[in-house]
Amino acid sequence: MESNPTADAQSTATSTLDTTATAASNATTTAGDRNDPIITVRNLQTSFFTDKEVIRAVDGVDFDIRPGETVGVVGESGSGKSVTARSIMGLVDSPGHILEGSSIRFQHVPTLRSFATTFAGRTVSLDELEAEHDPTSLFDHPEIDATPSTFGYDDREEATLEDFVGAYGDTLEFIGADECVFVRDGGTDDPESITDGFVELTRCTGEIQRKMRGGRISMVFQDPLTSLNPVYTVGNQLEETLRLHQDLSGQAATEEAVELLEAVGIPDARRRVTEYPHQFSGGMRQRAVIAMALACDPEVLICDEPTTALDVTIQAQILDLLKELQHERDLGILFITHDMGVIAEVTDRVNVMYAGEIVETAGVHSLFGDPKHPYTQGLLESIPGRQQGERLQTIEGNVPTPNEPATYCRFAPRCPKAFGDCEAVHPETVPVGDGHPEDEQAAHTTACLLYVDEYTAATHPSSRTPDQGAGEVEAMGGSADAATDTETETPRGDDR
Ligand SMILES: Nc1ncnc2c1ncn2[C@@H]1O[C@H](COP(=O)(O)OP(=O)(O)OP(=O)(O)O)[C@@H](O)[C@H]1O
Ligand code: NI
Repeated sequence: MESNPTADAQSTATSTLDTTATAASNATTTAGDRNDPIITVRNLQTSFFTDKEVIRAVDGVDFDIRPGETVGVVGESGSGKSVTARSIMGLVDSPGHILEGSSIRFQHVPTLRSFATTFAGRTVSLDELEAEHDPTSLFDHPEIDATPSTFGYDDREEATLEDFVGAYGDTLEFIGADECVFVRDGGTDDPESITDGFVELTRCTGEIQRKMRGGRISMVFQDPLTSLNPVYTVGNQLEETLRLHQDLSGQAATEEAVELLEAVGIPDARRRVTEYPHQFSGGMRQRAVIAMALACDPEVLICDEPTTALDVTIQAQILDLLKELQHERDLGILFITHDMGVIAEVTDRVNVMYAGEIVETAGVHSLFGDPKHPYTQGLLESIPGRQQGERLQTIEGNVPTPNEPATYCRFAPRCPKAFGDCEAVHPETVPVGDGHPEDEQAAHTTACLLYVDEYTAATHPSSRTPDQGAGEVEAMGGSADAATDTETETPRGDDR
């Protein structure tokens, strides 16, 4: 692929901004660094309220996305991957709703500064709120069902105002928290001083939602025809996005459209920009969709099975393209697939989803080298070529529809390792393993009673085999080093 001078210039400009923003936020929050998440999902619950039942499609999900990293979400059909993505985009179809108690924060200082100016009426100063309200007292509010563990803490003193206004803004309307832009160290009259805060995506509506969606976060769908209109040329569609989000028009927009097509590796871009989507092959169409998604210069790209409809060679090319674009633009990518092979290829950290819940989270090396949850182990065994000389395993049965609160392990009915309590106890998320050295600080956690001490000791003393499977990552093209370092992990609280 040719390099794209505009894209390079943009990405330099973006990373300079990012560095400034991060340096500034370092001044106030000592914990902040270059690796601060740009998206923080906490206790996300998205349900569909049908006549017959309530489907808890996403049921208490936590994960982060950092700039420049690819976070995978993997699981079988019906596990809640697309609903998770659509929740972040604000595109949940009726009769679906994101429930109170859920929070999706977009943490990006340049966006906060711009929104505090454009959407002053929707901007709240966290400093001012904090001066009047002690966050710990909010646990006592009758309509807030949170405990410290809801936010991942042991002690209520650790909870911050951010935690509450993110998840319970509507309930906290009486303190003015039912808004969507929360800022620190500056306000609507002094946006340049803002150094911290977040946009709460679960409460964005109207114009601000349009500015987020397709402006700061964009999405690539499996079927390119969802994103391309057959009656306009590819160039017209790109130019329209550039006009809306980058304020470009006329010749400047046309030039940028050509450069975007070049950036995604479409040959003869100057001619192709005048063609219609049906004149593009499947692979070229998906490249055009990626160009559309990049036209607004987003911080985060969500890819929902972007290569599933493509043949293997084209799929590999698109995955390479995404990696290259990510590197140039410091994009945070959320990558959704049911294909463990693709996960091994593109992701840094992986969330394994089952029936609305994340059952295991790990760096990609730990996940493949030392999978903990029996569901993850089952998914790995169903990769062709991984189990040499053995018949290809598949997990029998299907993902159940999560239509009642999880008071048990939803995987238990299909789990080869299930024991009595699995039908009676909902497993908490617990830290496991030491993490593979190449996974940097990625924590390894799982929600399975096999790893909860009291059950392990009492019923299954031999089921904990931490090094089982280490080295298998070689088969997936990774390194075979066993996990040797003794990094401590940050335990994550369960959200229930
Ligand atoms: N509009 C809707 N109305 C009712 N239920 C829905 C709706 N959309 C999704 N669901 C339910 O939500 C659950 C999760 O669906 P989702 O599309 O997120 O699965 P997925 O993991 O993306 O699966 P796939 O791999 O097939 O794309 C399923 O049980 C599905 O039936
Ligand atoms: Ni899906």
